[in-house]
Amino acid sequence: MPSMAHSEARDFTKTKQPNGKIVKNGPKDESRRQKIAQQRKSLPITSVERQLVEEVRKNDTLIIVGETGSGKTTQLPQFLFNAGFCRDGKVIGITQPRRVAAVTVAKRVAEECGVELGQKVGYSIRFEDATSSSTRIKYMTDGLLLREALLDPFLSRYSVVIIDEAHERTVHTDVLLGLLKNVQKTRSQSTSQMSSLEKMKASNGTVLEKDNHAQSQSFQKSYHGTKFSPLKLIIMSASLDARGFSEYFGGARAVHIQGRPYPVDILYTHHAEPDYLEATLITVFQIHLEEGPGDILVFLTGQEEIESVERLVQERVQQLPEGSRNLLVIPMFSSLPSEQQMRAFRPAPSCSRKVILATNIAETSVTIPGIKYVIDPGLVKARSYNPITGMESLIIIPTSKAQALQRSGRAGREGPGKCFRLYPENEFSKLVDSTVPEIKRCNLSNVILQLKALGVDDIIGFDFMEKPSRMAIVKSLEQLYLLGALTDDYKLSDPVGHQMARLPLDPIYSKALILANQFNCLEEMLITVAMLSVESIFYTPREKLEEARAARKCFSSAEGDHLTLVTVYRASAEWLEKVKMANNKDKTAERSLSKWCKENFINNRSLRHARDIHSQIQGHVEQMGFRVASCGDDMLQFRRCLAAAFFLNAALRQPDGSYRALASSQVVQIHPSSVLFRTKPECIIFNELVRTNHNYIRNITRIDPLWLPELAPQYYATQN
Ligand SMILES: Nc1ncnc2c1ncn2[C@@H]1O[C@H](COP(=O)(O)OP(=O)(O)OP(=O)(O)O)[C@@H](O)[C@H]1O
Repeated sequence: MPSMAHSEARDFTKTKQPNGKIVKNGPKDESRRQKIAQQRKSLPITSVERQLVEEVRKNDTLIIVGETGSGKTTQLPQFLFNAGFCRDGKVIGITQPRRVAAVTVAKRVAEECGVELGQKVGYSIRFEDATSSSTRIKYMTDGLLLREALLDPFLSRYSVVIIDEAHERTVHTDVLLGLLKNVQKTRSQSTSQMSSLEKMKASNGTVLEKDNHAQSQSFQKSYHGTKFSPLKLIIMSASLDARGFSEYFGGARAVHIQGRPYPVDILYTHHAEPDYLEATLITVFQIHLEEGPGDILVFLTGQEEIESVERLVQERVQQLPEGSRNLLVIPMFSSLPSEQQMRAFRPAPSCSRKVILATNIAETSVTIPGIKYVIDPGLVKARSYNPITGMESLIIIPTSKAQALQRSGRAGREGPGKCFRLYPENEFSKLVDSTVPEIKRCNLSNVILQLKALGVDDIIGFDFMEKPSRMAIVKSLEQLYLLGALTDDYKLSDPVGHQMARLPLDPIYSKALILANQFNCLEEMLITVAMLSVESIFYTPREKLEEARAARKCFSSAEGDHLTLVTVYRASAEWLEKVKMANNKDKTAERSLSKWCKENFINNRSLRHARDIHSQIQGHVEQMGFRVASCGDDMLQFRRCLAAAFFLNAALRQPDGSYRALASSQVVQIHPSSVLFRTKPECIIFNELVRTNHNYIRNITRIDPLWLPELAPQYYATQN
């Protein structure tokens, strides 16, 4: 064993083991099908199947709380299917806050049912649909169900909607809860009114009274002639404030499922860790060298952190004796392409241990086969919004108790597990119970745009489970109005508001694309929006700082970061084209592009993700009838378009070299990673505010201050 792990090994204290029955695995030589059947039989939820189905029959809204791994997500939809809830071609829809959960759970359930994915069981996430007309159990992201509601406001295909992991309170979940409450009411009314109309029709023969006839016709029209059955709504999680949800749904019934499949030991450090990344590394190696077989799942806060820990683990593995180097590192974060995220779900090669470095995308719902150990440093990157300044930023904060519970629940699903919390036990009790709902800490312009598109005009009166502050709503309405998405009476404008609602982007980026179409620089803006949608295009290893800086200079534009990003994208595309011309093989070209990225200190994963996003948005704008034209060498035109789009994020240099953001009067500084860090032009627009010890702005372009009143008179003619 190397001295490093010995001298720096951490001591952990152990808490009481959670109660729960221990279930033994079936015989090893059983086939996978039999093993799965055995596993399902032993899940805590299986013993209460009949009662659960009865509860759903009796209650239109039901809240289900059950331990992580007890079988809620995978089993309940199958129980309901078997009980006949999909008769007449109806669908059971289950929402997940994250794509990776929707995909992997659907795969598992299809396997359990012995059907091909996309037939009886399928999933649908943005830009990826694995369903067919025979799909009856459909997993999807909460955002996707919201988009479906735009086309089918009564969600008429669904007999049951299950909101899973409701404790996460994503902004989409909160909007869905409000909408579903309305849909439920309308569908119940339609059923009772239609049936009374039918009764009347039966007693009067075919002749209806005039008024009733008109009423019937209006129903037929607004409900597309469909007679609805009531919509069953189920809210589910392992860590839920059942009372809050029950109150919101008028005293809805809540049921608790007891027991978890396997115990998980929770271990804490004796003292607070001054450097959680170093503590993480030490714990990874401590487990690898001292604990029995089983894979490790580590929770980190973001892509950059994951990639730096990935490099450090790989370096330190090389310092281990040869027989102990069997540690495979796998990153997992949302901007990785799906097929790379799926690497985490494949078994490690025999005699190896895998260590998965994940953000909170692996925190809920997923079962990652092989995971026995969880390392939880207790931190998460969260959105924060200041309604006074109108600025949104990302900050790293301690997790809530609910999140800590979910993280530990990723172990103990296939056998007993251990969770190493990298903080002392008394810190746990200081954590908040659950995370503040996202809707209370984000810019609401996207939500409002979606609600307006769904026909909800009175946003302040909308029945949110927890209302965002009035100030946040007003600020976002004002922002949408200034972007031209709303009319003077706050209705969705035509065509701009409707076009913006169709694009799956932040409203400010959607507007940038619409403007770029008019400024003849849609090609450049598409690249910019795609590149701004991913984290860290440039990659700067600590040991090669100077080389990385020199490489970046080759792409740098004196006008700013947006043009720099366009140059990088185009250079990579040209390189790819050249290799394809010479070789004509896609695989070789891809490999060659990774080499090009490495030589130029570009993050290959981020660039690939940006290329995907680019082609997806291009599809959308072309469908909207836009022509993807380039402004050629006329970059002035492009910068003017940036100013017209991002006028709300303009800032003026102050005598001391800091900047004053014009919309919020906040003092901000240019981030050292910006190409304008040293030149500090007089007037700029920016895209991102990062709060650390300073208010840093990133992704910046130099503009002429006179453009602001010219290009955004609705704001600057009266304001500044
Ligand atoms: N892909 C998989 N591979 C192996 N076992 C799996 C897989 N998916 C689920 N399981 C098994 O099924 C059990 C139930 O999983 P399920 O996701 O339904 O639980 P849950 O109650 O919804 O948990 P959570 O609250 O964490 O989402 C797991 O504990 C695990 O034993």
